[in-house]
Amino acid sequence: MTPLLDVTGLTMRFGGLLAVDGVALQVHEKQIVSMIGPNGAGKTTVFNCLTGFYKPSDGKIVFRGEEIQGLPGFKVARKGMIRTFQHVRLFKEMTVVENLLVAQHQSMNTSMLAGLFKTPSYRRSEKEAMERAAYWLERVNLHEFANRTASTLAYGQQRRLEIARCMVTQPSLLMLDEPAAGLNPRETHDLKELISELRDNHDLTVLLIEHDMKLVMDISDHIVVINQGTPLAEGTPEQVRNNPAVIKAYLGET
Ligand SMILES: Nc1ncnc2c1ncn2[C@@H]1O[C@H](COP(=O)(O)OP(=O)(O)OP(=O)(O)O)[C@@H](O)[C@H]1O
Repeated sequence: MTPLLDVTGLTMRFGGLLAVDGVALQVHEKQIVSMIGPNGAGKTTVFNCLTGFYKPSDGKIVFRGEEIQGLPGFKVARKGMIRTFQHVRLFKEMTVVENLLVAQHQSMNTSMLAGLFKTPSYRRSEKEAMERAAYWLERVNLHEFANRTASTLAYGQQRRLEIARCMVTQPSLLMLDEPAAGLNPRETHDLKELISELRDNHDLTVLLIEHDMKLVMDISDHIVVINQGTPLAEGTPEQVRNNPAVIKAYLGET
């Protein structure tokens, strides 16, 4: 089966620093794949290359059968690859529901004139955007906070809002950069349930960077380990957990 995302030879240099060196990665539809590795291994740099925030120095990124390396971020997002960031990035002064509407406006194809004259197609898009926002607020259990300013939400709720903000754009690949960072055990458990539900009930494919090894081992179908920018190992959670090189480079540290 052709993978949804197929990355080969991904390389990123910052001046003299080779941050990512020949990383390969395959993500199949409806899989949850995790990328792990010690601090500074190059995980976020891989995300930045995949999502168009960085132009990779070398390598091929094929998403849904199409080469996308070097495309700008907004074009990658429109193709259905959506990410969150290591640190929460919401429009903090907007309400919860406004955050979800803005995300959809950014990906809508309606023109400014259509908005100005409120054409029927524009009104239909607006209605659908509102319905999608309500639907995802319910799914991430934030419906009662719809009109609250985003900054007043608890940290775990802000994390869930970020995921809802991705989901309203109807992605096929959701990329989460350390989604459990700063969460308490209860919130981490809820996050795990949410990610599983997105895959099981919404046909979503997930690529995850995460340091919480319990979460990674519990949730992943496949794990890719990178160390100092280079691929170290990959396999099922069981295979990775028992790989001596991984234990030495990473798990041994925790
Ligand atoms: N924009 C940049 N300019 C220069 N160096 C960078 C840049 N971004 C990342 N790096 C360097 O690339 C290397 C990999 O960093 P990266 O953030 O990708 O690692 P990581 O595996 O995500 O780490 P962590 O788990 O700590 O988030 C590090 O040495 C980092 O300092």
